[in-house]
Amino acid sequence: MTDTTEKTGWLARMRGGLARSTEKLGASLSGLIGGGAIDAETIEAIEEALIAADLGPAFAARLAARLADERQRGSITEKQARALIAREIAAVLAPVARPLEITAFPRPHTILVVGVNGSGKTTTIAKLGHLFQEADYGVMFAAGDTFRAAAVEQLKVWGSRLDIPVISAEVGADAAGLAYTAMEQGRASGRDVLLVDTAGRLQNKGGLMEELAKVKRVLAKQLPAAPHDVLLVLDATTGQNALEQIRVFQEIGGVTGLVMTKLDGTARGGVLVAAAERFRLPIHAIGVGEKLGDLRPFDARAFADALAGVNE
Ligand SMILES: Nc1nc2c(ncn2[C@@H]2O[C@H](COP(=O)(O)OP(=O)(O)OP(=O)(O)O)[C@@H](O)[C@H]2O)c(=O)[nH]1
Repeated sequence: MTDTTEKTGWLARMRGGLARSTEKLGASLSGLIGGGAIDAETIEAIEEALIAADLGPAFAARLAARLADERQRGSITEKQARALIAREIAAVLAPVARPLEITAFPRPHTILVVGVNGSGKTTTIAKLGHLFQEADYGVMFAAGDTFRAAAVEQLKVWGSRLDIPVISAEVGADAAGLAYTAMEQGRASGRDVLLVDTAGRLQNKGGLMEELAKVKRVLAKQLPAAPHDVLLVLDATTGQNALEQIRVFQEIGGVTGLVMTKLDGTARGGVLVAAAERFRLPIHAIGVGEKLGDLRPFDARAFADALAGVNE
């Protein structure tokens, strides 16, 4: 498959996933057809549509002001309005769109992966492992969600499919002990990347905070800069809830970057705009499917165009 075909494929999947978010936006924007007729009421409707699509009240208010400005200067067509919305979205997202890079020396570059159960952590670890392997890095996984046998098993299955070693322990074992062993083995075998899965039990916030802090401490004991990244995996279908998850995981886990999964589903991807405005954390990648190749670097412009319905 050529690069272009591949890009068209994932763009189509992302657009499909964002369709629901844009339906309302599209309907309001259609009110602009004919140009020049845009009135204060239409602008207000657009502002509401942006809020309903999870882009956040601050962004929506700013955009409404920009549209009002444009209107003062002359007529605006629907196409121009969409382009303006896409430009504004891209302006918010471009500064946070940053690929995850393997830079650590000494190795292994250690990535702690956090997030609530079911957000797509394990699948994202597998996808990242695959991506790094393709770039010729030696990868190792640590099955740090030691509470759930199914989570450990799932990571092992991915590991054997990808031929990536998985360090695991029996159910109920100390996650920090496991992280220590994984780091030890990662260093001894000269791995470039160590991806550490973690538990996602937010219902026991205090316990989880303690566990993550301990995991970080033991990693740093052997490699002071580790973990180099603390990646929060968010499920796009949770919409606004993602903002609360970022806040909580920042508090308990010191998040350094985000991955948003399930943008191919009933996505409410607009929340990434609100997240970028509020937290300014790097957005490293997005998940657009369940397969290994379905993790994409976050492309602010393509995402903004899809959300605003440009080039449909
Ligand atoms: N459609 C779609 N499904 C995804 C994506 N990422 C993950 N999934 C699916 O979401 C479900 C949950 O993913 P997991 O990777 O098991 O999530 P987790 O956070 O590790 O969850 P636990 O193992 O329960 O802690 C699985 O069925 C995945 O196949 C994505 O980008 N798109």
